[in-house]
Amino acid sequence: MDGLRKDQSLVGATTTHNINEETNNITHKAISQEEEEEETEKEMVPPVGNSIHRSSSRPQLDLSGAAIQGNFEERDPTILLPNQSDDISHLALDIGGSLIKLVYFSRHEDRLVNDKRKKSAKERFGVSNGNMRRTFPILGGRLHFVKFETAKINECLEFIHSKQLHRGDNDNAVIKATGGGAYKFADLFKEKLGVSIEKEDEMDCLVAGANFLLKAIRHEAFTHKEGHKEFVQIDHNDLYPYLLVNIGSGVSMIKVDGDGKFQRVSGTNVGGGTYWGLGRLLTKCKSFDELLELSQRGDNSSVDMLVGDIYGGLDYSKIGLSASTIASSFGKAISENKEIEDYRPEDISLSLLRMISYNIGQISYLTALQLGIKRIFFGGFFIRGHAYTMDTISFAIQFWSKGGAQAMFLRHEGFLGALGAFMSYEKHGLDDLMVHQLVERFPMGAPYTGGKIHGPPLGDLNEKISWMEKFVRKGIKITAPVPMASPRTTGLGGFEAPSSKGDTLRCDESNLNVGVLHLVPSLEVFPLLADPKTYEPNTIDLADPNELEYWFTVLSEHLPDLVDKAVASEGGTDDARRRGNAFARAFSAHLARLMEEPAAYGKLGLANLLELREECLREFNFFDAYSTIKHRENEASLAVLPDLLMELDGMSEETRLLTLIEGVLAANIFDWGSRACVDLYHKGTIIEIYRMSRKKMQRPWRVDDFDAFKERMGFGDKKHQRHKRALLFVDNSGADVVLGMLPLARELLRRGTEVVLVANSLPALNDVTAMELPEIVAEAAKHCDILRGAAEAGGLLMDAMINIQDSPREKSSSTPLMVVENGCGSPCIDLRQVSSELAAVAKDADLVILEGMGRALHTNYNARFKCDALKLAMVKNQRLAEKLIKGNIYDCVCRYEPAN
Ligand SMILES: Nc1ncnc2c1ncn2[C@@H]1O[C@H](COP(=O)(O)OP(=O)(O)O)[C@@H](O)[C@H]1O
Ligand SMILES: CC(C)(COP(=O)(O)O)[C@@H](O)C(=O)NCCC(=O)O
Ligand SMILES: [Mn+2]
Repeated sequence: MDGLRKDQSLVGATTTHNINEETNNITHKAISQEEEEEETEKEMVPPVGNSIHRSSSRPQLDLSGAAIQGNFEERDPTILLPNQSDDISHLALDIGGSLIKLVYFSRHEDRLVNDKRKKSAKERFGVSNGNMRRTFPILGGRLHFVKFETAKINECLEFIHSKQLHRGDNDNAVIKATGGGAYKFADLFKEKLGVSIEKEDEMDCLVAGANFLLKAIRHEAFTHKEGHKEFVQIDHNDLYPYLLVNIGSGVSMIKVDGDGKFQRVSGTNVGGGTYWGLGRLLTKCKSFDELLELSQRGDNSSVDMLVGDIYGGLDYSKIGLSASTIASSFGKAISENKEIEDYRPEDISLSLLRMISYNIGQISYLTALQLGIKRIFFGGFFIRGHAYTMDTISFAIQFWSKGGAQAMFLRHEGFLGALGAFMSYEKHGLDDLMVHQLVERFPMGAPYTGGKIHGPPLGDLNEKISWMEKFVRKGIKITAPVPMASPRTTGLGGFEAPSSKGDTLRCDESNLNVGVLHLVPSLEVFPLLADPKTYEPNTIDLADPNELEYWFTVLSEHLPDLVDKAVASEGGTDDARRRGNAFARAFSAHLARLMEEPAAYGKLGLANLLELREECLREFNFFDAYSTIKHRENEASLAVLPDLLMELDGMSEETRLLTLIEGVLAANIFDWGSRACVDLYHKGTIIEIYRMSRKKMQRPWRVDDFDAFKERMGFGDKKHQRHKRALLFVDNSGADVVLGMLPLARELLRRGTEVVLVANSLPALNDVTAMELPEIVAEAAKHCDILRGAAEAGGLLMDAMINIQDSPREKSSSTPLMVVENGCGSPCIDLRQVSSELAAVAKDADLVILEGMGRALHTNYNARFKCDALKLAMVKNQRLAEKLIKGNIYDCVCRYEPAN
């Protein structure tokens, strides 16, 4: 290969003389054993442990970011006035006949990290930090959803009191409330909490809540047919009119024509209260969930009079009724001399559920028909995410409308009114938030309070852990309500009895269907996406059960090792061990839940699973499980970087470009998220593995567009302008970034292309973070004039420069090298939700380089950009290699897609 003597070079095989003896001898195995003693090493990792970061992987990137302010200013100037934060209250209620729904807001604590990198980048790009007070109204924070039984209003009052939700920002707050209880219990609130209730119209609230959810939450609405759940992409421009059917205690049907434009067109007194009330009387059930669970084991044909009962077992096919169609709900009870005790409660519950669901479905259909509406959204807690209920309603709509109308359900089904009441606070800016500024999380804190209807979030970590411990002692499986197998339809206007009898509905002790809604106004859509509307980050859709099972197993098997790393990263103390165990159980519970119902948290892709794992770690206060490993690998790699650079500089430009790309691919092998790679690390030193990996870099790679890229870089017949600015989405710490991406960045800089290193905002596996990068760059710059000049020009060396004495400092006129955070805390990246900082630098970029499996394969492999794009990764998983590139583990991808 063009005089590159692989066998004698670092790039090749054996040069060791310059490698720091010590680093060379450290095997990864040794690292893990030494982790616990690595206190001094740890101190060198930038300080990162602030409280915000511990709880949300879409961090509050910069609440006061001027770019965002600009946008918001155009839409609603009042949001930005800092003084207005005073009259924001944090709680809204919907007090219904059966349940009290709470929606409350918690603001993030301030971010204390003094991030110099960010400041300089902001100055550069005019994303000025500004001196705005950080606490402007509602922007930046979380929305929580909690419910209580209305009969237990005292528990609700206690909850509000314990969280001081009634105080808001000042002491004489009013609380917005809707539902009948807003009238009924106003005095009680005054007496117990000293607050006034401001009543909001219930219909107004339902509509406002539904409109907000349909516009702002990506995976809110779904269809549910024959056990199959499918999320519906709502086109905001084609949302109205729709029929909103809210099935609470009673049922309201509202024709919605726009924001605040609606009419209550119908309703029925036979609703959720009827099912629960009659059901309780007839079955002696103690809770709604018990009643619902009974229904799953029921056979309604012992209670209902079926067509077959009347027609001697025959279908009445002339009018399209099968023998199993219900002719008369509870009709069998008339003809026999049986008493209530003679019927199975299970059968009664199912009969009742079907009666009421069909009836509501039918009235909804008739109403929609009368108004010429095709879409019907169902809300209210009667539905309770219960598969059979939804299937029954869907069937009724489908059957009566002959497929002309469609039933859709909402994940936040019961919270429409409460959300609407919350929206009615003025000037909080919530209604201005857009899809990409909301991130839903499923924390482990919300869930398990033991059989009660509500799940007040367990805010306290200790509480959470001890709950986990208790739970495990009890040996109960941690799951939320799980739909039973789909009922079979007869095709002739009725259902058979539910087919799966053994499968019971788990009580909703977990509240897992609805997460916490993080409001992150500083998130933006990556401006270089060719078509954000059709963009789908996930390459692998886990709707395929085989795929889900495979990744479930991979992640489960990786868990013990991850816990060890996490515990070690926190000093291996007893407390860390406890937290580690709790984390493992919590994450396993999420996985188990998702195995049973993959769409429980919205549409599920592999990226979501990987992010959930990081999120879950943070929830148990493991902020950076791989910190020691990252640090070690950075050090080892920085030690050999000068040699590598020297070798590269000895090559022709053309050879160098290839060598650089090979270098990136080879160094991507350092990935602690891949089982295969971790096994490999036990067999050699960092440098040995790096060399081995380099040696394997034979072209053609499995996906190899290198020639096209090379041509674009000026090594062809056509003349091309150099790129103005390149965004390099970097992946792992250590060799990956130091020996792979940094040399590539240097090459671009040398050619006069500005380089922005785009790195994670929060740690994920061994990925390098934006906070860690400046120090790494500074270290590398000590031995390289190009990097030094560029880093200086990019404002990265402001502090680090003080330590560099060997060369005189002159005002640098170099092409700048910068670092920005991407807004994520996951190994993957969803380009619909990136930091405002990244969005700002992207505007002048004409080259995007995505590196690593997470960013370039699991996500974004199929993403199209407005500018040139290069996707580089080594595939470190056999199954993915087979599926995605019809290749093998350790194959490489170099995918180049020019702007079109
Ligand atoms: N845990 C529960 N306790 C009581 N009712 C429940 C529960 N879960 C679901 N439901 C159903 O939800 C209905 C109440 O729905 P909801 O939307 O809260 O209406 P409302 O505002 O009238 O209370 C109940 O009548 C019952 O059918
Ligand atoms: C988590 C990862 C996406 C990180 O890869 P990277 O982006 O660092 O290349 C990758 O390690 C992965 O897909 N792991 C799957 C589990 C396994 O193969 O063991
Ligand atoms: Mn990675």
